[in-house]
Amino acid sequence: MSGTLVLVRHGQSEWNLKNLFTGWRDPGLTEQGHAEAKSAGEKLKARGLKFDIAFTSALSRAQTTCQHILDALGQSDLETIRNAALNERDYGDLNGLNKDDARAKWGEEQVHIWRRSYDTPPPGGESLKDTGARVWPYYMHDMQPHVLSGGTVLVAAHGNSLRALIMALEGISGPDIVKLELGTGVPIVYKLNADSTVASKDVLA
Ligand SMILES: O=C(O)[C@H](O)COP(=O)(O)O
Repeated sequence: MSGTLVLVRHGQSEWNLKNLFTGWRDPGLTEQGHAEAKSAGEKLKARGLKFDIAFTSALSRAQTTCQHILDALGQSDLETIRNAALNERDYGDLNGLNKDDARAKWGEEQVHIWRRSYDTPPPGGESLKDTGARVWPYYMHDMQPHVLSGGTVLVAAHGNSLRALIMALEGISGPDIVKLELGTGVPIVYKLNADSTVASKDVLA
């Protein structure tokens, strides 16, 4: 057994609440989103977890979530690395559009393919595969070494950057990744084996 990797999607954002495609846009958390992030921190505290390092994206909803978690753990000043490699997928031309309006315009099935498929990008944006092409090397080079040396690592990021990471961690196929949905502010605690495979997974819903 080696270390622990905790993945958390940010709490509810202003644009999640308004049902808008967000991508690389940078809205803040709603009141509910702040509460979800604080509650994620309390759940991790109840598990007795302490982090050695934290990673988050270049977007404020993930950074604020990360800070709430560290504050709850009494680790407000922990080294925290911000990197755009962990940003949400770029939703391209869909950024800022209402998700129901998009379904009315392009059809339920097409919009679902853009949101959940592995390799079909939304117009002008990134597919999950494209997102993985920046998330996976960043994980391998910057995050995984901390876990494999026995560390406990927090990653506060986004629905699709984390879906891409989970796909690689768990060896999920392109067809199967369509079904994976991540709740806002729900920590997923992985223990990794020394060979980097997953030893255990706990979803703190
Ligand atoms: O960027 C967004 O709109 C959301 O954070 C994630 O959207 P999705 O549920 O369509 O992947």
